[in-house]
Amino acid sequence: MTYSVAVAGASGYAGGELLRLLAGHPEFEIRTVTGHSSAGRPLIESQPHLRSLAELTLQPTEPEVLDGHDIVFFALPHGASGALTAQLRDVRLAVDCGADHRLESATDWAAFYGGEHHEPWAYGVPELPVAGEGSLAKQRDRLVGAARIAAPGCNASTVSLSLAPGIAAGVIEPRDIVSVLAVGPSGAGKAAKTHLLGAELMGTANPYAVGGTHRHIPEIRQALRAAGASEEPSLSFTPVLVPMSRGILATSTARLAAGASAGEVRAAWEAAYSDEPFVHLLPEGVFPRTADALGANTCLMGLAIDEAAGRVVVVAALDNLAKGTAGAAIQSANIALGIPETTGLPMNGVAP
Ligand SMILES: NC(=O)C1=CN([C@@H]2O[C@H](COP(=O)(O)OP(=O)(O)OC[C@H]3O[C@@H](n4cnc5c(N)ncnc54)[C@H](OP(=O)(O)O)[C@@H]3O)[C@@H](O)[C@H]2O)C=CC1
Ligand SMILES: CC(=O)N[C@@H](CCC(=O)OP(=O)(O)O)C(=O)O
Repeated sequence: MTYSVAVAGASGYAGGELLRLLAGHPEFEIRTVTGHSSAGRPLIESQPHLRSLAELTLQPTEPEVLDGHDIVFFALPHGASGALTAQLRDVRLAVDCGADHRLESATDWAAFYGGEHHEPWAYGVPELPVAGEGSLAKQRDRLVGAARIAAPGCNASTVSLSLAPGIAAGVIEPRDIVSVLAVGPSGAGKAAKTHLLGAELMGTANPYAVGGTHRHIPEIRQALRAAGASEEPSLSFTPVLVPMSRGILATSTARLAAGASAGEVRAAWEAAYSDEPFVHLLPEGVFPRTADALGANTCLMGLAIDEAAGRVVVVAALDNLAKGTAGAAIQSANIALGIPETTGLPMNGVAP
């Protein structure tokens, strides 16, 4: 079967990555692309790397342009998709790469984003363990048949995937988690480029959102709660911009739960991910580099136990635009529609 697809925000980074992946998907046909300031212009002007889509022209991002497609992917700034998605009448599946439909808590939304809180949609990280639905239930189960999906924040999915297996198995404590991330500037979108010109980015590392202010903190807490945290999760989260265009390397440490053995810890992550096509626990002593996941819908992680500190250390790498956004969106859409989950999604990175 062929599904007709529209991509809203096709001139941006996330939109471009959606199109790159969708162009190779055998069951999806890209019919419509939309932009905002670039509406009316050829797509190829904003996405010169997408040669196979050179004939497409960006339409305005309006409900009447998007309605009538089987699937609409949204890659718009926060706050822009919520009002728009509410006006869709005839769309089988909508997938939002922005934050508008991620958070269940209106209080968290008000504290970290502000503006109108929209209804939460099925969260698009299929591999996350979820509590209360049988042993090793996954978020995937909630995506089957879904009509509305919220793709994750890229930093949030990296950290949530890093820690959820240990929370679900009760081998790490949900309090006093510390995560420090090296992140590439494409995560901030094309619109942020004026702040990220070479002089400010090349040859230097820039911390931002320091001190518990980053918008992905409530999203991670929500995922860890869903994984069955025995108490309210608490997390110190610090991202650092580094000069690589794409990629996230997240180092997360959590206290070892009382009585948990090294074998039980590793077994928790192995049990969670051994059958997953896109999330891999690397062999003992091996830790990922961002390049290993570049361009792939893949999250790689390495795990160690720091006995002296009494902490489990997880180092995870993914490509913010692929597994962090567009790949997760397409993977979740495959699940929702009953298409084999790996269809159209690259598994291998392009390192070095
Ligand atoms: N970049 C990343 O790694 C990730 C991004 N996301 C999310 O994906 C979404 C898109 O991000 P990204 O691609 O990086 O951002 P970009 O700035 O690269 O692209 C934004 C897109 O939205 C369009 N746009 C801008 N303003 C409006 C508006 N007021 N109404 C409708 N459309 C508008 C732009 O059109 P035009 O260019 O024509 O003006 C462009 O197509 C965001 O919600 C972001 O948080 C999620 C996870 C990771
Ligand atoms: C470098 C950079 O700024 N990265 C962004 C990642 C944005 C993202 O994952 O998407 P959402 O904005 O949709 O949550 C950040 O840290 O906020």
